[in-house]
Amino acid sequence: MNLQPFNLDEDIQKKIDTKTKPLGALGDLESIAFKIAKLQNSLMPRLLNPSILVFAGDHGLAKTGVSAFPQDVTWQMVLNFLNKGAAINVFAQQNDIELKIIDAGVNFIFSKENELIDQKIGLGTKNCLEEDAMTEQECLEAIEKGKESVRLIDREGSNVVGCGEMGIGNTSSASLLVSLLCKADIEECVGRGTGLNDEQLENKVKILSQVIKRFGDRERTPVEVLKAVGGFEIAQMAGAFLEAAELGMVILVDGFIASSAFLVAGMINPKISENAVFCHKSHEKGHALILNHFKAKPILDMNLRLGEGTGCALAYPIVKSAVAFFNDMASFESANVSSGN
Ligand SMILES: Cc1cc2ncn([C@H]3O[C@H](COP(=O)(O)O)[C@@H](O)[C@H]3O)c2cc1C
Ligand SMILES: O=C(O)c1cccnc1
Repeated sequence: MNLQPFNLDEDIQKKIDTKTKPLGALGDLESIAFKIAKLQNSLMPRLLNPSILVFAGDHGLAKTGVSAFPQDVTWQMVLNFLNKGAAINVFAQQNDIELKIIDAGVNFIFSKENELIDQKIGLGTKNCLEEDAMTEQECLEAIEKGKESVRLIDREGSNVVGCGEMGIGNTSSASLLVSLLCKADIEECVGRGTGLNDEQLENKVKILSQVIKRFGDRERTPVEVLKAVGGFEIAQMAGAFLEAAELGMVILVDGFIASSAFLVAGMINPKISENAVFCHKSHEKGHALILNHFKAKPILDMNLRLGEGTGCALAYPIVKSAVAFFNDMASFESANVSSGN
């Protein structure tokens, strides 16, 4: 009889180290496999019905010229998602990932005859240059609706979830969140978003600096910061991350915007990083600060700057490979291969 005490961490590491390969030779795949096995408390972890939730919402700040595109692109892209024409549709389909499109607060009334999930909080946020983007009630409702959407896919048997977004102006919201939550200079957090030229970028920095000035130095909770400068889609993503962690799901974290929502969620419950796989490093400047906060090393670094959850869909096959080697590769013993010293 084996009376050895069960130590999951040791058993997972032993399983990785006794595969037919030099020690550590599968690099970062090994740490991803370790993380998922530990999260699922299993030596045979499973990835089931992966889903990506794309949350769309509009931003009052968009009217100040912080984006290279007009606000109408948000609703137009929602229709594009529903017609399966966007980048995320293509990559999700390619990798057998279920996609759900959610109206978190787009400034448009959609017809009901489509697969859009209606979680609308309002017709876009307020302009945070003048007042808080949301009321406290709207912010809490958005977090709760984000949680509900994860409970839905949990009921459908999914244990892996990524979040994507669409919202003209939302790199500004994300930059403000990072600046305020990580206490970083706003200039360190601002990038070109959809492709601003030098002059437009200068204007964006100027506007966002004014928003920061409006703030003063008072300490704020993560929810207070979210309410002041966030977006409905960002708040719903934050809720989705919190619930996904609560349900023990693997969380795929996308680029700058999704990571800013993850930052809010991680400041509410730091334990959620145990569930997270950071999928890619965005080209957008402020993302490095978030990755640094979580000491995260993302899977891909491909200068992507799109959002929509595209980084999650692209990195998912690598996550699958991590679980596949852990479950299916032979050990030195089972394959009769001589191990090194
Ligand atoms: C056609 C189009 C498709 C997109 N898909 C994602 N985004 C991305 O760009 C937006 C953020 O950048 P900014 O803050 O500069 O507006 C978000 O909607 C984001 O998801 C898109 C942007 C455009 C124009
Ligand atoms: O990394 C992102 O999420 C991103 C970057 C630029 C524009 N939209 C999204």
